[in-house]
Amino acid sequence: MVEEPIIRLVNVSKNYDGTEALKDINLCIRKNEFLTLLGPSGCGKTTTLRIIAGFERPDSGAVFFEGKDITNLPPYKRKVNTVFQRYALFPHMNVAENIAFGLKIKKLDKKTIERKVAEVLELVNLKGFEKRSVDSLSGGQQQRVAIARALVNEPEVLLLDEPLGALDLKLRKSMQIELKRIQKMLGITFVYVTHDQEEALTMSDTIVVMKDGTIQQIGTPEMIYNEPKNAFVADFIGESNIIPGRMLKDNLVYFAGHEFECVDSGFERNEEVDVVIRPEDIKLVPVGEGMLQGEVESVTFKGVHYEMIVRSEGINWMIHSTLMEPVGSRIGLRILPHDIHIMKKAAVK
Ligand SMILES: Nc1ncnc2c1ncn2[C@@H]1O[C@H](COP(=O)(O)OP(=O)(O)OP(=O)(O)O)[C@@H](O)[C@H]1O
Repeated sequence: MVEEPIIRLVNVSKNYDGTEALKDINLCIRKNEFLTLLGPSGCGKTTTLRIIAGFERPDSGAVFFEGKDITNLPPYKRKVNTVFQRYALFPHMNVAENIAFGLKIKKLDKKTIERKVAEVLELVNLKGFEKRSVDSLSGGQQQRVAIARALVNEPEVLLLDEPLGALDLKLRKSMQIELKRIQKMLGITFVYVTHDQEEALTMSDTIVVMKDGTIQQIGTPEMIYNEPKNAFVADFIGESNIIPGRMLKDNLVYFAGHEFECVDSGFERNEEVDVVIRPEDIKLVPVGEGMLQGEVESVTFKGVHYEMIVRSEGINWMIHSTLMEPVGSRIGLRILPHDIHIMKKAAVK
């Protein structure tokens, strides 16, 4: 038997004064998974999270928690907790008081509260910080307190809305690893919102790519990266070369003035398609050995690789390589069949 998802959104739509923030969303979230809502600003990520939390009601559709319809249940009755980008800690309380706040409202006894606060502080690596004022903490430490404050309520689902957005890159990276560790250790379901594709790829079991209030693709990081469903996903999840093309027949596609073997099939003959090729999949070879040839227009050092723009057949190709060819040199480009990804043209809306 397939396990009942912990959260299920069924045909959820939401309008704000004529803006369709969500259009008929269907989504299942499994128990204990780390699921990330990923997409550009305004695509509906936060709205989805707020509907799960109960801060917003959908205009149509329903929200289920372990099979029960909770669409009309107020937030405080839901077994979910939210961590926001702005930590919203109480500035006049110390760390322990901030974390204990929810437990005091629930009227737990003092000893139990102390024990639980100490446990979650240890979990977020802030053991001994009980008496510190929150103003004296760094951004990263404050965010840990906010996470501890949510975790102490032992929610079944933790909702996180760009929780690392305000942190610098280095701290962000270490907090990503830490959050993942906490999630695995506690076995809580995390629903995480970000517009940062690298963050989504690093942390998630499942990524939901959104655009304009719709879900474009749901899958594991590997699936989303290696088999993007359309040109939008391919481009959003990693910079890609997206070129208009035409399927001549199964396993043969025409683009950039040439025919290329590919591994895709099932398209109409002469169907117009988008051809997606990742920058790291274009190999630089001597002129004459490649299927295409062109001239290097720019070179940027990126740390682990060079990013080059090569002009060929009227197209600017982005190429990532550990080899560098200087600006102005003529080179060949080789693209292997399995590195050519054919996408159906996105329906024009
Ligand atoms: N309270 C509101 N009133 C009016 N419009 C809103 C409201 N909340 C969201 N919207 C609109 O709904 C759409 C989706 O917004 P949402 O905040 O869910 O996007 P998002 O993907 O989380 O974006 P971001 O990454 O910028 O936070 C946007 O067009 C936004 O302007």
